[in-house]
Amino acid sequence: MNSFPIGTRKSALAMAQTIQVQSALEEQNPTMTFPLLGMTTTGDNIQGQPLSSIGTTALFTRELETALENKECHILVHSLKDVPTKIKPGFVIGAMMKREEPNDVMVMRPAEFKELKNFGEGDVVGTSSVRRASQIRRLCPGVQVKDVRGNVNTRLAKLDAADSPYTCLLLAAAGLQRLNMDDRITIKFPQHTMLHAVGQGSIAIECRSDDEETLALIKPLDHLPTRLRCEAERSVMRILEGGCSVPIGVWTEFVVASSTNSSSGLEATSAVEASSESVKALQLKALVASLDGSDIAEAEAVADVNGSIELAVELGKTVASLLLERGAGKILEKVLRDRHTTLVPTGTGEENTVKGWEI
Ligand SMILES: NCc1[nH]cc(CCC(=O)O)c1CC(=O)O
Repeated sequence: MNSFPIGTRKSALAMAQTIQVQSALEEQNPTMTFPLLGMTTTGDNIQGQPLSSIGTTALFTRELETALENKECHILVHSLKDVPTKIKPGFVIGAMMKREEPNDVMVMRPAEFKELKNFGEGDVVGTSSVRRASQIRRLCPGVQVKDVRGNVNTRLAKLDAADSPYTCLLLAAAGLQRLNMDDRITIKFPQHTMLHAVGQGSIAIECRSDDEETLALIKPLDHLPTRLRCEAERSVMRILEGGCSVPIGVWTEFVVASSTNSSSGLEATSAVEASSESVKALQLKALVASLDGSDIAEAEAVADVNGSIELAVELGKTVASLLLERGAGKILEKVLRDRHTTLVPTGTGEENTVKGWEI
């Protein structure tokens, strides 16, 4: 296996992520070559259409998995947040790469800076994510939320256009960073003010579950602290979604028990910097939001996961149960019902009036 093809989508973001994986593999395996196999997916072909009519999660992965199954390539590179929590039988996430900043950010036109606290009536926030929409409505009461579609580059062009209807966009920091567009980040939402998507900021490497050779090859790219955080996050989602993607925001970090007088008795430490002794417990916060942002269920828990993926998954289940106790089930029922009733056949010209949603 000297030539080892890597499957990916062709968008600028997907390519940037794939090249990152390719470079890491080349460095570790100097005698091998890693050609890229770029593919177009259903998700890429329906950018103008309401996501509400299709459901979201497998949109960007289905065609790629067919190529993996047929051994046209041996791994697929995805944004972890776009990978369904239930992976097709026969496939596995062989590595979750060290997570970059998982935060969401606000992007404004460079000449029109405005502080977050001044956002409200008259401002139009561009996002198609229910998770982001509901949280920004809570943070900045009075703002109007408007759908915006397409790749990161397309969205920025829509914001910058002379006749732009948007005051700002909400995007993932990691996507902009990978595209070398950090300079477009106007405001980074501080921890806890905007809970991010499950898995946001990590790159996933998917392979065939029986492909031992590939599993061994990509194992060094798996980052345990990232894996633990993201497995816990994906576990909350898996319990709540029942097969459909749901608007859920999360925040995870490693915490150490502290003898000092911090109010919670817990002190945050960076997962990346934490030494093995101090990585004692994983904290997970999550929320489930209604489509209009008026209804929100929130929960959090801490567990001593001790490097165990099973315990991280258990933590996710605990938080999911708490969310359900606090009304998440009702909110989700309504989200799914609304999604069903907003299903409009494409080509009716009504696409833009439909509240589609993404992650
Ligand atoms: N929905 C598309 C998508 N998938 C992954 C990212 C960002 C990169 C990441 O989260 O790892 C984005 C863009 C965005 O949400 O701003």
